[in-house]
Amino acid sequence: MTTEAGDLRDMPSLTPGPAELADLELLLNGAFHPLTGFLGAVDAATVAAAGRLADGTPWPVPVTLAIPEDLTKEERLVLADPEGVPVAVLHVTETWRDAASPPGFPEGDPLRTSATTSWRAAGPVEALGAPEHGPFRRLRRSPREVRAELAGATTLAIATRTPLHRRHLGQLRQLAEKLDARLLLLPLIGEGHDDALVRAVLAVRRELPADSLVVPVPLIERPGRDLALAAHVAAAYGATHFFTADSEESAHAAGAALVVATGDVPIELVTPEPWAFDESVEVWRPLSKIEADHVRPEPTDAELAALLDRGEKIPEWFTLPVVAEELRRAHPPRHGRGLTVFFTGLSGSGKSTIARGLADALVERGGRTVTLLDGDVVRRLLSAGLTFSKDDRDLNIRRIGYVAAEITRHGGVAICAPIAPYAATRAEVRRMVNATGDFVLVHVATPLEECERRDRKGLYAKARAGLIPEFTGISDPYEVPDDAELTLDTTELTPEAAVERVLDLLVAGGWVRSE
Ligand SMILES: Nc1ncnc2c1ncn2[C@@H]1O[C@H](COP(=O)(O)OS(=O)(=O)O)[C@@H](OP(=O)(O)O)[C@H]1O
Ligand SMILES: Nc1ncnc2c1ncn2[C@@H]1O[C@H](COP(=O)(O)OP(=O)(O)O)[C@@H](O)[C@H]1O
Repeated sequence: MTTEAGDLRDMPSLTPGPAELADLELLLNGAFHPLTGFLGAVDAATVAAAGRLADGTPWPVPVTLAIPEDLTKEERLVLADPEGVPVAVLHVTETWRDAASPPGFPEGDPLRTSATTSWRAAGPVEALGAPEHGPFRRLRRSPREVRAELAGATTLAIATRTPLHRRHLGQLRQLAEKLDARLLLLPLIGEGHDDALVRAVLAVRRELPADSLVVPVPLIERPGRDLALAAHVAAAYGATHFFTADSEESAHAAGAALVVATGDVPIELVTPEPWAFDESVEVWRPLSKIEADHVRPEPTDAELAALLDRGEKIPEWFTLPVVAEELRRAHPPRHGRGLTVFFTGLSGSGKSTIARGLADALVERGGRTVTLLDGDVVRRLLSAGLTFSKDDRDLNIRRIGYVAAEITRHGGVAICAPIAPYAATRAEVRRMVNATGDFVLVHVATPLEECERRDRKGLYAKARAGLIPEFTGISDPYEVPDDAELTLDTTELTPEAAVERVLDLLVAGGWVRSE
């Protein structure tokens, strides 16, 4: 099954979504051993139902590839990265329709797939040896290389999506010593702030044995089965033991079968004993060695986030200063953090008027760079040529979301004011932006009757007369948000008062300093 360069020219090409590309990398480098390709209908169903492939091999999550319907008859498909560079050839053994969303990837989730299709293609993937780039690429070694370096040593792996704090370091040292194991740290990347996570994990190495290894792994989160999948991947990298979070619940979630069952390489889940900070001697140590009234409670995730939001110091007793610095870089205080304010509502509800007023008010206050992505303006430039079909509206909103996410990444304020009638697409934008900063949804909930009464552009009259097909609110749907941070009905509100309400929210949230 070797594809020559000349063959590629005639093969149809597909750029999978970001989650599928991450899966593809792990299929190609052997981290998803024993899988060698994307799953077919039967395997996907038995995995979802019973955590096993059809032949009984334990495997925790369906790894599938969405394809557009027009590619369902192909025997081979080139899988390309977002720049169009061929990464692999899929030798199609089956195309099938997925009735249900794979677990952890609800409908509308952009990480699930970029394609709006339920068609799937299954079959083995063949690497094309594409040029490799990306931050920390030198650390992203294949399981084979890492196993060679570990040379059969007892190895304790920890997979993490968040930086390791002093408690984890104590627990890891204790367990590694007890097991006489090397340490393998697997920062799980692929969901924003990756570089900060990898730096934070590299930074704690000096507190751990010198031969500890760090290998970033692009493993997309699968809620509910994340731990099980990470344990399988750790086993592929040569780990013999897997550090689970110190709660029985998570050990339980991975399933008892994991103690031995990752194909031919067994891996044992180990749960560390609880540690805490002993105030009397100012050290982290096993909880069992501390008198109850000397235990200092550690900050919860919510408390940590609140400290970062306010730009306050993360206590040094809790985490290493280098780790705190990475957390601060990834989550600057809110008044300096990138933000997207996304207005949604019917035509004529007041989105543009309020968005413009907000942009002006922020510019007058100073201290923030502001970009206004107004619906009409976007339609004339960024989305010129698009219609008002569902697909084109979705594409329009995705484009706006892409630009807003970039503005947010760079610490600016993006103000968007499209109709954005579909909840799933709004959720997609929220997710895109949240990977780089904050997102606030404002529903301008002026009722249709009032919008129609205003009919500033005469469009409602035309729509009623049947001259404009698919007009939102008249002959096309508007899905009312249930996740808006603010809802404004402008029927009885002046534009100035509406802007004030949004500003109040931004000040209360800490994104804008009060005057
Ligand atoms: N069929 C149909 N449905 C809704 N709106 C229509 C339509 N045709 C033209 N217009 C004008 O286009 C503006 C909405 O564009 P958006 O990009 O905001 O719409 S969407 O988010 O892509 O659904 C909207 O502008 P706003 O009034 O600013 O919302 C309308 O003026
Ligand atoms: N509180 C308010 N906020 C925004 N617009 C208002 C308000 N009260 C009345 N209006 C009027 O409603 C119309 C809204 O138009 P526009 O801002 O273009 O809406 P959209 O962008 O949602 O289509 C404007 O003529 C505006 O002056």
